[in-house]
Amino acid sequence: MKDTVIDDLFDRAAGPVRPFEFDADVARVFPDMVRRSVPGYAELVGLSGLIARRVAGPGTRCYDLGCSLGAVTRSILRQTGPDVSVVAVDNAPAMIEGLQARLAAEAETDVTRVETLCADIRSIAIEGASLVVLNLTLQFVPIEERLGLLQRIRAGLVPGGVLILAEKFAGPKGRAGDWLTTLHEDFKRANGYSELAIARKRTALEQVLIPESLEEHERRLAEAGFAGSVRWFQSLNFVAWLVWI
Ligand SMILES: C[S@@+](CC[C@H](N)C(=O)[O-])C[C@H]1O[C@@H](n2cnc3c(N)ncnc32)[C@H](O)[C@@H]1O
Ligand SMILES: O=C(O)C(=O)C[C@]1(C(=O)O)C=C[C@@H](O)C=C1
Repeated sequence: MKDTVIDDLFDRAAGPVRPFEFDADVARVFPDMVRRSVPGYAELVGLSGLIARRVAGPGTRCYDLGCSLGAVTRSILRQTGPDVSVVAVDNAPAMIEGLQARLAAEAETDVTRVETLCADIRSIAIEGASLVVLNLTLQFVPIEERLGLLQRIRAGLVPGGVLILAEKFAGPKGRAGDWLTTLHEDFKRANGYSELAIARKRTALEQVLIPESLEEHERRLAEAGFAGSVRWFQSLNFVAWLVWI
C-alpha cells in the first residue's frame, strides 16, 4: 500500500514485451509510475478537486471513471461537502482492491462517501452526476466506443454538471508533434527511467493507449451533444478539458 514502491517494471529485459495491462504489478507501482510518466499529474489531480468544489452541490454525485487507486476520488472528497458522494469505477480488480485498502487505511477519509465499483465504464449507469471525471482513461477505450460513452455521460449530468476529460493526445505531424514526444521522453529520462524502460513501455502501450488529436477530441465532444468546452491544462502531450452541457 506504500506510495513509494519504485516502478522498474520495464527495466527487465527478459522476453518479448507484452501489451500493457493494469494488473497487480502495475497497481503496486502505479503512484510512482504515473507521477514519473505524466508531466503535471499532481496539478491535474489537485485542480480536478477545485473544479469539483465549484460544481458539486449538496447531495450530488461525482463519478471517477477509470479511478485506478483513487487519486482524483480523494481530491474530490477533500474539496467537497460531506453529503457529496463519489462513485469510483475501474475494471482492473488490482486497482479497486488497492483503492479499497487505501481508503480503509486513511483515518481522514469518510469511506461512506465512496462507492467503489469493479466494472467496465461502458456498462455502468451514470445518473444524477454533477461531475464526471475521465482522467487518462478514455485513451484506453476502443475508439469506436468513445462517442457512445460520452453520450451516456452527457445524459447522466444534472444541469450545471460538467465532465473533466484528461488525455494523452497525439501531437500534430511534423516538428511540433516531434517536439512534444521528445520532451515527454526527456521528462521520463529526467525522472530516472532508462532508455530500455522507455522503449519497452512505448511498445507495450502501442495497441493499448490510443491517443487522438485535440481536434478529434473536440469534434467528438460536440458530436456527443456537449454545449462547450475549454482546455484548462496542458503539459507536453497531456491535456485536460472542462466540458459542459
Ligand atoms: C491511467 S489510469 C487512470 C489514472 C487515474 N484516473 C488517476 O487519476 O490516477 C487508467 C485506468 O482506467 C482503467 N480502465 C481502462 N479502461 C477501462 C474500462 N473500460 N472500464 C473501467 N476502467 C477502465 C484502467 O484499469 C486504469 O486503472
Ligand atoms: O505515455 C506514457 O508513456 C505513459 O506512461 C502514460 C500513461 C497514461 O497516460 O496513462 C500510461 C500508462 C500508465 O498508466 C501511466 C501513464
